[in-house]
Amino acid sequence: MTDLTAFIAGLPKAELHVHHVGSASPRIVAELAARHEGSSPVPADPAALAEYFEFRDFAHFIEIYLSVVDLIRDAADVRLLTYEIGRELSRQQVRYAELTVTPYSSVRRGIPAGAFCEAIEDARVGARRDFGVDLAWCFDIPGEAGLPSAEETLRIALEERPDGLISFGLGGPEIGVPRPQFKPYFDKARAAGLHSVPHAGETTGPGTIWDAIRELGAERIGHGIAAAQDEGLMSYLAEQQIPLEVCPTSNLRTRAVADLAEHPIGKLVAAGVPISVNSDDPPMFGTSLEREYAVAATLLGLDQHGVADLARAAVRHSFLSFDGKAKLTAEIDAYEAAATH
Ligand SMILES: O=c1[nH]cnc2c1ncn2[C@@H]1O[C@H](CO)[C@@H](O)[C@H]1O
Repeated sequence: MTDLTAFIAGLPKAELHVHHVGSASPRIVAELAARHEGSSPVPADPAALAEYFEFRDFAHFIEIYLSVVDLIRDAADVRLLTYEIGRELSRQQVRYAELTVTPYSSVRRGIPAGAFCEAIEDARVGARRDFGVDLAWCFDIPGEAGLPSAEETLRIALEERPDGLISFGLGGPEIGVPRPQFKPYFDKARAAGLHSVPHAGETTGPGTIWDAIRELGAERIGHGIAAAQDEGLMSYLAEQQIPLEVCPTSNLRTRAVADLAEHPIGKLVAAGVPISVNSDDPPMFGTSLEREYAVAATLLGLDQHGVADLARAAVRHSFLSFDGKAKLTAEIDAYEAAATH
């Protein structure tokens, strides 16, 4: 396993499902908490923070997530957070990441949309320059905030249209937040050339995934693990090559699955469903992309070649350009060849 861990650490990777605020490291959380001292329940001390990040269920997770969102008060916070995410991704040999960003949450808390987009763009340029990592944005609707947040997220996406923006998403709770109501917003986002990447089937059943496909035109599904409960859906995902962005430790920590041994990733792969492995909210779940690759390797019984295939799959399922995919795939191939000779 040590060899495999080292192989994973050096493997060039793409990350397709990772949330912006959910990527704030304990160091950045402490820095933000210190900047805005006395007005947040989020502890600055790393041990207390780890305890704060013990989630009773998915609803509790969202509540805690939003308390961390509250730490981000101005454009400088947004820039710092985003730039530091680039640093951490590059440390893990991530070359390309599609970061799910929720502009609505920050704009509602008083950061102007223009300043918010400028801050993430500034960080994107800086992260490429300083760390050699390419970031792209998925702007997601926070489901719990309903249709007004959909309207506002779409408006920001289309009016600001930051250079890194490539896709439109839907996050937050699924229970009580049916997907079809968001159809008009996804229609407009897609008409404007954004890819459709909603979350579905993380905390509810396969019906939500069908809705995401039929109503929202999903090209990839965030999580989508409930597909394992529906043979017809798994066949459809396999035939249509609609990938799932699987985040095993996240599912464990939000208690979407009771035990990693019960995680459906193996069943999905066996049914031919295309998947990528991702980290979701790594510090909040006490994980990293490297660790998720190791978890997937254990669950799927993968060797080095299998793990390199996971990295190639993420590239294939990404929204990188044809050339970008070819370049990163070649880098993975070369790394694998060098490691095995
Ligand atoms: O695993 C997840 N599922 C759904 N939403 C999530 C997850 N992780 C972070 N968020 C974030 O939760 C916020 C509230 O809707 C959104 O910002 C969404 O991006």
